[in-house]
Amino acid sequence: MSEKVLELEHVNAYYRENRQRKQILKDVTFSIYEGDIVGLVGASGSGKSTLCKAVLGLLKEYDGEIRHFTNRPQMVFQDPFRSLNPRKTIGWILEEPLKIHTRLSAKERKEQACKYLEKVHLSGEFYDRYPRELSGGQRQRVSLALALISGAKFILADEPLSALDVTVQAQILQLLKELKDSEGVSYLFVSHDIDVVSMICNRVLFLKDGHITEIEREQGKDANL
Ligand SMILES: Nc1ncnc2c1ncn2[C@@H]1O[C@H](COP(=O)(O)OP(=O)(O)OP(=O)(O)O)[C@@H](O)[C@H]1O
Repeated sequence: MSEKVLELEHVNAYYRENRQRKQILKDVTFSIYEGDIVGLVGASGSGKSTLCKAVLGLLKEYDGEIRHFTNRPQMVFQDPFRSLNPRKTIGWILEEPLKIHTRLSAKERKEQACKYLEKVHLSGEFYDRYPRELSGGQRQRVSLALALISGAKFILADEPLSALDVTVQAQILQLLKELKDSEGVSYLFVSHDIDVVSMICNRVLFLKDGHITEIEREQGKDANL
């Protein structure tokens, strides 16, 4: 049996608007296990971002239990250009968590950064480049390398493919699957596109009117992944 990485139990979440309390999530209960790729699907405004904020501990008003069993999750965003510091090189960006959390020397940090670039199939030549010098798909690869080098075992991917064209989408989907196998990461994969979700996710959560319903899928069935 796989280890649990995240558990939500009876989570209700609210926003305040004109002094009124508006409930967005209603009695949301689910778990994510090691090696899971869980899709989170719902119409615009159904509460997907609110659920992500809850998981990341960014919601002010909620009740219920949210338990993490690994390091804090890392986010991969729709537009990684906004999450990668435009003034820093890719090497600097990848080494930052190592500067904060480890005592590695500059040489060792560089080796690690290059190792993680390799894991996402980018060559060492990207080390000295700036985010603006990368394509959307390459930036998404750097975001994944950054999540991994930060020690994430659970990645929250919020519409990670929607800014990419179809060919690049397929490559990033393949990479997500590969990293799940090689690095043992799990994902909560947020999307409004059920086709994309059905290509990669082994479980799908549907969010409607604040409630979650879940279906189990046979993993990678539609995509031969
Ligand atoms: N800070 C806030 N204050 C008040 N209401 C909010 C706030 N943030 C979101 N909402 C409302 O909560 C509901 C859920 O929003 P949320 O952003 O979670 O939806 P979503 O499913 O992520 O939508 P989308 O797919 O369009 O990004 C919406 O009705 C939205 O207007």
